[in-house]
Amino acid sequence: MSTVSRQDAPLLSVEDLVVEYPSKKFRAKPFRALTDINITIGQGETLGLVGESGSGKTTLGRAVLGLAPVTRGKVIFEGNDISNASRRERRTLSRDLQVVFQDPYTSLNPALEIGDILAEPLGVQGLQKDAARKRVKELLDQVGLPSDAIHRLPREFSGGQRQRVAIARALALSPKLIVCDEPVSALDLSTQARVLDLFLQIQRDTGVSYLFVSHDLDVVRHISHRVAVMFRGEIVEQGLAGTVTRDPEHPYTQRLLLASPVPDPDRQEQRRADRHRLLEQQRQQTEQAGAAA
Ligand SMILES: Nc1ncnc2c1ncn2[C@@H]1O[C@H](COP(=O)(O)OP(=O)(O)OP(=O)(O)O)[C@@H](O)[C@H]1O
Repeated sequence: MSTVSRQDAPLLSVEDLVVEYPSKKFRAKPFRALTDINITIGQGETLGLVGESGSGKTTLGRAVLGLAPVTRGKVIFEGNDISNASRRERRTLSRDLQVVFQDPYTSLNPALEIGDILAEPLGVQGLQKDAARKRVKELLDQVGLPSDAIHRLPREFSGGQRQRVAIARALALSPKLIVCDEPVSALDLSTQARVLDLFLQIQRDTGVSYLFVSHDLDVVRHISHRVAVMFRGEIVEQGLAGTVTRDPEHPYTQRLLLASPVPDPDRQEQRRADRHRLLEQQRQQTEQAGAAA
């Protein structure tokens, strides 16, 4: 892990990143999943990453986490190039760099009680039992789950509640950056709005940064400060969330804006309107709660 000396460096900076996966066929050329990626994320900032399936969003998140092979380029975190970090260095980095996956049904160990799931990262980092128990209670409170969740199993919870557990686990060691890989895609519309609101609340409270991967422009617009649009392994457009998602410059982003998984345009419009309404309601409720507190 080499140190890069730069003043006012962002929390994360990905520079000219290329990721190639080895081909499974003998002597075939490797598959290039990412080409010359450049992104930055500041402290307390959310960069939304949008693009269709297969455009490389997950690979970029995985490269930041050290889970995808870096063929060329750099992943710089707090001034250190971590693209070739050793296993030991990765363990230390895992305090600051965490992940929330898409599927709340497979990302939690079904055999462990919620208290043990949350205590696991604390134990790995050497926290004593009593301190860990106290922290687990804090985490449950932070994500809006009751303290008696400690002794319950994941199957006793809904998808949204499980995603709250996954978020609590990611928060356990007070990370500086969380890679969120489609964390609301598996949830129904109203649960999506509540979980997105939780991400925003946590960011306001802790100053954590997010790399937020989603194929849904509405979601990304709501959660992100800036947005990067991926197409076939490249970033084709990057800018402020409102600008990129409402008035995109690149033809691919314009197509993405028009595209929808719902074939009927009336239903699509209705769905957008529903989601905006729900997100707006959620935002107002949080603001009122904040003002009352
Ligand atoms: N481990 C791997 N080995 C080989 N190819 C891979 C591997 N992981 C991903 N790919 C390929 O890299 C490309 C980018 O995949 P990636 O999962 O990053 O895209 P994505 O935008 O996240 O898509 P999705 O939204 O469907 O998850 C795809 O063509 C995929 O098949």
